[in-house]
Amino acid sequence: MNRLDATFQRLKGKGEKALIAYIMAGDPSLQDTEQLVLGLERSGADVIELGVPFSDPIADGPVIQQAAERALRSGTSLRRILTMVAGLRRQTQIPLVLMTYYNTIHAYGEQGFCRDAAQAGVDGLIVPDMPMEESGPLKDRAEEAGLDLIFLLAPTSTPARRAAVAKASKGFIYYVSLTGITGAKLTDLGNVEDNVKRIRKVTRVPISVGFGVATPEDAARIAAVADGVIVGSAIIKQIAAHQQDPSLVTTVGTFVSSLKQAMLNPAAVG
Ligand SMILES: O=P(O)(O)OC[C@@H](O)[C@@H](O)c1c[nH]c2ccccc12
Repeated sequence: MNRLDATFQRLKGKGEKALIAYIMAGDPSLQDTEQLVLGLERSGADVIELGVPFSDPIADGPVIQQAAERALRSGTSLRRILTMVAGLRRQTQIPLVLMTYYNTIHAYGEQGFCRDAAQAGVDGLIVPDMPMEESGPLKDRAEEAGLDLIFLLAPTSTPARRAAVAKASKGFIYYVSLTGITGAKLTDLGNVEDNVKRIRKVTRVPISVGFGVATPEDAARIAAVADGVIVGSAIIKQIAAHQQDPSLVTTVGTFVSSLKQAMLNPAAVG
């Protein structure tokens, strides 16, 4: 069984939800990313989503855009990220999902990219700017290589789209909690709950929710309705604030364990 399926299954057996931490690879450097991934795992993250920095992102808010700028300035490239992942795989079995815009994959070559990513130890891919309708060739290459292609659904997705994504998505489904950019504020929790229920009716694939989850309280609330909770901007803000500190990893870890603790024990955060 692959690492993503195994993780969601193991957590389900314990009645727990997955905490999925999004960080930008190479922010502030790839050596830091390697240590951050290990630190995030020690602090309770169950899955790591690694952003591949890109100069023209579509859904990224300012916090993530600045992280991408720092990563590009430190000389981060897709090849170097894959080398770092291969190094991580000698130290951890935590599921790793690459979040990358399609251009980057295209420039590398779909087939070579899927092969190299899988060989390095990547488990899944999220390609936010690739419409499902156009994903056929990449999906085939990903499947051949053993990579899960994870698709997104949004509050505006139609029932037909929900059904199609539910069928196509592997590993988990990424439900975007709001229409807007990353780092926006989570407001309509009732709507998130309704939509997660609708998706659940048409699939057995785990459903993870991201966009706007910033506090332990948010994480606990989302954990009550979804299988996975994705947190990006709030973690990256901590990285930005402490990028020069020798205590970077422990500081970020403290924040991430507060998220996980709230998910495990929602009563404690009210
Ligand atoms: O930053 P937030 O609001 O915590 O949301 C997660 C999000 O950043 C991450 O999953 C992500 C980064 N870039 C994206 C582009 C599209 C969809 C999702 C993403």
